[in-house]
Amino acid sequence: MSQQRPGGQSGQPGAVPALPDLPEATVARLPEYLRALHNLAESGNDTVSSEGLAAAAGVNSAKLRKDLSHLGSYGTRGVGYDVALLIEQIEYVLGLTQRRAVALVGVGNLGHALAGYAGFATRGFRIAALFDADPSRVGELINGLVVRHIEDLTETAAAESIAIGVIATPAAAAQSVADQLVAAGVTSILNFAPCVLSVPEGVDVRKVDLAIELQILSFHEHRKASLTSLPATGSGAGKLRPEERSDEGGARRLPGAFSERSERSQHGPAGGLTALPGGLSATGTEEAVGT
Ligand SMILES: NC(=O)c1ccc[n+]([C@@H]2O[C@H](COP(=O)([O-])OP(=O)(O)OC[C@H]3O[C@@H](n4cnc5c(N)ncnc54)[C@H](O)[C@@H]3O)[C@@H](O)[C@H]2O)c1
Repeated sequence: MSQQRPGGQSGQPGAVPALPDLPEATVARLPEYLRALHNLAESGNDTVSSEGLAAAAGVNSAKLRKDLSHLGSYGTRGVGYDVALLIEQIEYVLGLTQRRAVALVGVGNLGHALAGYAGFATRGFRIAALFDADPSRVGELINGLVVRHIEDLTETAAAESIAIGVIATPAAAAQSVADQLVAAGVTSILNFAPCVLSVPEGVDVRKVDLAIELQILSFHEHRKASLTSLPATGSGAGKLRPEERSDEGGARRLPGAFSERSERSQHGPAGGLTALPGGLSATGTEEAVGT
């Protein structure tokens, strides 16, 4: 059981000690823990159990303990985690001990909303520059920042030490904007445009697409509806009779030409294909997403 203060073992003054190469899923959960920890700190909690923090972050506690063990943080038996120290550790690993400058390109509907959002500042980011290609937008003042022409990107990126570029242009312009950001030395891009960007090695791109999130929820709605519309069997609708179960990976026979497997299906040739309308077939969610 231990919780060490970060960054204490650097050999040379100012050196950044090597960070652990964390699983991507762990990295994605760290900001959730951080948000929950800040809320706990604000409500006066000095310590928190793994169960308490897991509930506040909306994950299961075994996963949380595993994630935090990657940071060398195990809490103290019977006490839990020191909230302030864990905030410090997570902020250190996420590189949030310095405020990073962000450039936003495309100041239309979405860009205006992003430029006016106060939450970035409280979570370690400074919107340092706004760019647009439309001369009628250039010169507009938003939240204390003047919108600049995209042609000024290189010069401003250097002057403001821009670390992250946010793209909120139409998809047709996004690749060219990404190229300009990369040419200006930006190596992290958050892309809101609905398209895939091609970038050189060493440049990280994250994509945000609310429509994709809605489509995933739509799938779950569709699936729930398909389960509840199954014919009732014996004591409860939706339960499988033994003869409906398959030994080959849990395939289940549905009315007509459809068959279905559980979401966490095993992959492989031993059955489990779901027949879809139009002669398509698919296996479980995980496999379909990856292909
Ligand atoms: N990810 C999401 O969940 C989400 C949600 C809404 C919108 N979007 C996407 O965000 C983008 C912006 O949407 P919007 O509604 O704000 O559009 P918008 O048309 O209102 O704004 C786009 C802005 O980009 C500017 N622009 C165009 N080409 C440019 C270039 N080469 N360099 C700099 N600026 C340029 C335009 O002048 C305009 O001001 C679109 O791609 C849209 O599909 C994504």
